[in-house]
Amino acid sequence: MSDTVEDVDVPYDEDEASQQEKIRALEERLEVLESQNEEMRDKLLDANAENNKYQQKLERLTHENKKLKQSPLFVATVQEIMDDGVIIKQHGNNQEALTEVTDEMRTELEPDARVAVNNSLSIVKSLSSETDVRARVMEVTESPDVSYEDIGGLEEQMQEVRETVEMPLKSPEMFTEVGIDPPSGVLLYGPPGTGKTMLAKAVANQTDATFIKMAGSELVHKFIGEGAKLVRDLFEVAREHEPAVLFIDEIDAIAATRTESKTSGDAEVQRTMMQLLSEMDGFEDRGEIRIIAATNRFDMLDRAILRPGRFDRLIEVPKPTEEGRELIFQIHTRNMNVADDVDFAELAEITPEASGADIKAVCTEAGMFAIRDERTEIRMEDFRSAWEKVQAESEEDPSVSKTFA
Ligand SMILES: Nc1ncnc2c1ncn2[C@@H]1O[C@H](COP(=O)(O)OP(=O)(O)OP(=O)(O)O)[C@@H](O)[C@H]1O
Repeated sequence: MSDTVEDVDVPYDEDEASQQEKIRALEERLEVLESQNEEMRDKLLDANAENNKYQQKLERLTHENKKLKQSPLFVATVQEIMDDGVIIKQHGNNQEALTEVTDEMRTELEPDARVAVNNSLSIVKSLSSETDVRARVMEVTESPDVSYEDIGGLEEQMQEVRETVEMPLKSPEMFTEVGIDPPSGVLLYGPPGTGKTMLAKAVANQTDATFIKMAGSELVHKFIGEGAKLVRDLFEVAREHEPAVLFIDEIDAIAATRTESKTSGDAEVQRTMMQLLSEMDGFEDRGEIRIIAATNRFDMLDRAILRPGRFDRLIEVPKPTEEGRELIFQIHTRNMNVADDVDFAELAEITPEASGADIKAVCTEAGMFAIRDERTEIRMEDFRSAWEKVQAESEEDPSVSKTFA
């Protein structure tokens, strides 16, 4: 059908009638469209209102979530999911509790799931699988790239570590023939940044052992209630990776002298330490696993961990002597483009308080001074300025001070 007015065969009045009809039809159509438009506008308004509501809810939840995450969290296991809440069992004290849970969280949970709860036992988040937790707190290196040649000025300590850790791994038969047990655990103590971790890594490298590192502070401060379990996991991982060197850094965090206070934090630390001691005591046939611990706070240690059969070999790792510092300067500049005027003996003389870590920082800073000056060769003046800078920085921020605490 054609709607055009040029249709000359159609009589005039008929033409007018059809025009009228068309207008009516269009008017009707317009009316329908208008009411549809109205309807859509209403729907849009409703949707906007709904959107606003969700936005507000989201903001509220985000805020709550942030608040919940700020306070320390405890670990618990889901026992049962019920209509009116979730029954959880707290790790550590084994107490059960019925707690409420949001609908969103409920869908994520199932019996046996591990969750983090806050002080009022509300579930804050579900924790990923154990392997993730392990991965976060344990550093497992098949073959660490530190060798004895990278360590300066610790000949005596190196010798002791070799006897107590390397020998039992490399020639266990020697100890059997002589008729003595190798030391159970070795404790390295001394100021920060003096090479304790390096020693442990180097011995693992030398014996082709896996290096497994865990920091004591991570054990007790990350997830309250998990410490003892993580210690069990740590020994399990070591057994899986034999031969292994198990390095527990900052052991003072789990083995500090007992205090009188009975806060849940203290109880947690105690449980973690007891687990460590029982792992060590029950570790008669230690196989090819050697345990090295390190601390900057020897004075704070609970003497229980130093008894025979536990950490019964103590090795002090002090700040380097002048001779040691010279060696450490040489080690850290091995791959640097050093000018002829650089005198390592003099550098060792002017850096009396420096630890190995400080010396490494000085070398890197000296390189930066040369770059800033658009030179590729590092001069004595760069090292001097770098030492001043490193010293000033540790005065500004005592937390980076390498002085023995
Ligand atoms: N004796 C040393 N010889 C060579 N480099 C050293 C020495 N001591 C420390 N360093 C440098 O400092 C860095 C930090 O040392 P390391 O981590 O072994 O110290 P640490 O005693 O374990 O410290 P912390 O107690 O803070 O854990 C090393 O990576 C290395 O570059």
